[in-house]
Amino acid sequence: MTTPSFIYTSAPQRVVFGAGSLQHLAREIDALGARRALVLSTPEQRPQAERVADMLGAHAAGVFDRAVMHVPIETAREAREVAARLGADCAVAIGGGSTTGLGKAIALDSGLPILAIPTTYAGSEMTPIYGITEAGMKKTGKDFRVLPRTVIYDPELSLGLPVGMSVTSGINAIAHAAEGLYAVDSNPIMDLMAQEGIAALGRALPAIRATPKDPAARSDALYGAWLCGTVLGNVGMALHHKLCHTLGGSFNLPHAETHTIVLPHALAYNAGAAPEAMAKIAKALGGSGGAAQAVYDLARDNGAPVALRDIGMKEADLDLACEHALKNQYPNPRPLERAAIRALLQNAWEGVRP
Ligand SMILES: NC(=O)C1=CN([C@@H]2O[C@H](COP(=O)(O)OP(=O)(O)OC[C@H]3O[C@@H](n4cnc5c(N)ncnc54)[C@H](OP(=O)(O)O)[C@@H]3O)[C@@H](O)[C@H]2O)C=CC1
Ligand SMILES: O=C(O)/C=C\C(=O)CC(=O)O
Repeated sequence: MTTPSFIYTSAPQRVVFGAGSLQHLAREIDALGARRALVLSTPEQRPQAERVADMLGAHAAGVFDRAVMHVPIETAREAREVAARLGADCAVAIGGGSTTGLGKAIALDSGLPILAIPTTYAGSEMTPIYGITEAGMKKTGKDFRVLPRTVIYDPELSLGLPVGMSVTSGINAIAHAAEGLYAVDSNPIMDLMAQEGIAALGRALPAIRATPKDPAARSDALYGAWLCGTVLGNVGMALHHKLCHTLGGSFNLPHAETHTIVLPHALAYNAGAAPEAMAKIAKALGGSGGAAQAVYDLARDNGAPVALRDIGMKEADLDLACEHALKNQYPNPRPLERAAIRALLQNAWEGVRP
């Protein structure tokens, strides 16, 4: 096989990985040249945020604990005001994609450097993509000001992530890598990361389900999330991400669960048009069958939802979801075909194995 032509851009970002690596927080804040960090979290994860603030001592400007999913503009404005009032010169986001997203909204406006400490596998910490919701509409964009400058991956912090959330969040990460493998702007480095990321999560999720506090499995999962998030940050996504964005944004479905349910069907849709990518996904998951089936089985066998009807989607809304998905053209291995996409949504709603 000859190496194809490609463009690879490496982002200026520092990753500190390993059990117990939170202990390096003060060193990492110092390395950013920052003196006063505003710590961000959801209300429920405030105790974790307070622990972080305690570790920073005089270098903590305060805790803002109002992160919620999809970053409402009102919350972003409030957080920006608090950061300015407290004289913060960096933000530390501890939590999942919702908290990282809030940090990004602050950085977009102020240029404040973000240090992210992810506790789910969503992967936002590795991307320059931001999302902000205003008047019920989520807008996403790309700006390198929002890319966290430092990421501390400490698997000990994810030991308490509930098993159900761990499985769906892990498959959310796999979705980034899977679509990366057939991206129009893919490159060999991202291909390697994608395959390794899928394999790590494919091993880790059943192990976490068996033993939720297994440190090796938690470490494997976070390693996979890092790799898959990097792929999301570097190459363009396709039909699967577009469908999930539509379903999450317009029908208020939960993010990770939606990814988990839709991915097997999006892969089945693209299977004939991207056979090499499918073979890599299936191989990374250790299966001898197809990629779509391997992802579906990973979800089902580990207790994740497999039907949109089970997470609040109404059958009557499938036509509208299909219209949204077809609104703008975007690169996808197989052309966007109305009847086939409508059938994909029906299958995902019913939860049939592709
Ligand atoms: N811009 C980008 O590149 C990306 C953005 N995203 C965005 O991120 C959001 C989804 O991120 P995701 O991580 O799935 O969702 P959340 O950040 O909302 O977290 C999901 C769940 O995990 C729980 N949780 C997180 N950390 C812990 C922990 N340490 N212990 C126990 N529970 C925990 C949260 O609980 P609690 O609410 O109690 O804190 C929450 O219920 C979406 O808005 C999505 O659009 C996702 C991927 C990439
Ligand atoms: O919607 C955003 O905040 C930006 C990207 C994603 O959520 C990626 C994804 O669908 O996982």
